[in-house]
Amino acid sequence: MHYNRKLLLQADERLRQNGANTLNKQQTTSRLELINITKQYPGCLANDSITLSLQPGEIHALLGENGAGKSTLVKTIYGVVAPDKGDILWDGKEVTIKSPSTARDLGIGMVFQHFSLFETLTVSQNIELCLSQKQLDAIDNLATKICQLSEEYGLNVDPHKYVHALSIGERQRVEIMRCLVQSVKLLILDEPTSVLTPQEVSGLFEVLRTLSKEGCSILFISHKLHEVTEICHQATILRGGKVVDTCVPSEETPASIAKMMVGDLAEQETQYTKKEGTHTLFSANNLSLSSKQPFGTSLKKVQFELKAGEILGIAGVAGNGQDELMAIISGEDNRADKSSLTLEQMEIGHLHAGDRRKLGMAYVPEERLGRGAVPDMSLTENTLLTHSTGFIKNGLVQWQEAKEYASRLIKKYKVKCHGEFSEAKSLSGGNLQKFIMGREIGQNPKVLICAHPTWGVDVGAALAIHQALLDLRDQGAAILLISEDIDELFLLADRMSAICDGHLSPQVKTQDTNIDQIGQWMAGTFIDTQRELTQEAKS
Ligand SMILES: Nc1ncnc2c1ncn2[C@@H]1O[C@H](COP(=O)(O)OP(=O)(O)OP(=O)(O)O)[C@@H](O)[C@H]1O
Repeated sequence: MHYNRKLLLQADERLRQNGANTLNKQQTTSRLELINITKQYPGCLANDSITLSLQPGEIHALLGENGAGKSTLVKTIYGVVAPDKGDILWDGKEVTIKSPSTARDLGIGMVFQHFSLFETLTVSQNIELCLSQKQLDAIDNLATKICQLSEEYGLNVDPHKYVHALSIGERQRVEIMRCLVQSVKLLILDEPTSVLTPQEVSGLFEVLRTLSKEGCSILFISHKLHEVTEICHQATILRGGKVVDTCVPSEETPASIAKMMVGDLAEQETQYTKKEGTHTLFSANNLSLSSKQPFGTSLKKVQFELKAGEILGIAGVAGNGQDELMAIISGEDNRADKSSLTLEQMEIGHLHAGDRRKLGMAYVPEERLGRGAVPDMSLTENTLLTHSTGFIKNGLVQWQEAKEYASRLIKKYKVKCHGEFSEAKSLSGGNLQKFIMGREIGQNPKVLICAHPTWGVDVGAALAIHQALLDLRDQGAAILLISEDIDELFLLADRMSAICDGHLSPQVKTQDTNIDQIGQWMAGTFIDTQRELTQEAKS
């Protein structure tokens, strides 16, 4: 198992008993004060005179739709972005935060939306890299310290594992650990829960509450508003780079906060009709394959069918074989037996990703920068990369068509950017996700495989992506959603299953199951039953 389930459930219970998110405000000096912070990018005023203060021990949410300026603001606090104007006061004194190392010296830690870990180093080596000599001297043995903190906070981080072998969820826990090791006074979290399971989120909240009680301030960016109402003492809402509202989240509802952020869109109905698929379009047949990664998860006899006109959801704790399954289905890894995957009864296990795309498959990988899009390429060029047939004629690239396609996506999904020629890396995380989802859905694939379809996407845009997925399903496509967001899976999927240690559970109609059962399957309770059935069949 990749997390200590029992510990996290206990933490969850303690959390419930702890009750309301109230802050004991006895301090007078703010931990952090931002006064009129302004940041202009070419053609975009990302932060427009933002004023905000944060007390010791306060958990403060920074909210706003995609592109509102949240990441820019927190990067300013962490010394990654230099503001054009404005003052920063730290414990009442004016400071200039020139770099992340200045920020860390002050006691500011940050967990980014896009992680900043070196893949070829171990967890412990990565953490060591961001510690000053003074901090290192104070620690006897870093690996032991990581294990202690891991146990204490229920994070389950193994100091000896290589980062390239970790799933996104595990990498995020390493980032949090990196801050914990540094004993921070302000912890900034840019969408910390988007890839965690409910149990892991409870564990994380327990960590945050403990840190808050110890006087650590927390600045928390999230699009999951029920979490904000649950844990945050204060919230600041940004729109178009400006502060448009502030509130005490416990006195609000997710709907009322969403309204402050995006207007009436957020009040749309979020119950979707479940459908039953017709004929099998895609299947995985007894698919077993060892992982290419030294610490990866091998797939064990994975069996499922994906029908035309249905969405199949696969839930699971990060690191249980999701990456391996995605790679094998997409063709990024084509070591599988020819017959272990079929598309419209054609054997495709041996085909490369490009060939599978030509047959009508599309993918949205978990990692948007690097896998889903090339950071230094424009949106138009990124469109060209996965559009395998449309934009090449007589051996020539049809740039005008590619540009128009990119432009249509920008409009349809309200992608905030400076146009079709913006580099992928200049987009905010949620905007890039909207673009990638749109690019793949827009190809009208027969089979769409996607991981975390709305990771980092704001409420309004998530509704648009949901609708686009449902429309694609209703046109007869087969969709596989692999996600750690159980709520979203229950909302969208017509059938559900779970993956644990490379085993895939049975698939059931969503109406015939519930979060408890899927939670148990995520913990692997179905594996023994499957083994017994196989034994019975053999004897
Ligand atoms: N390096 C850059 N160059 C040009 N524009 C940029 C750059 N970085 C950010 N922007 C623009 O600044 C605006 C604010 O982006 P920011 O990443 O702060 O938004 P955000 O609120 O964090 O969004 P999300 O919720 O999607 O992460 C966006 O319109 C974005 O395209």
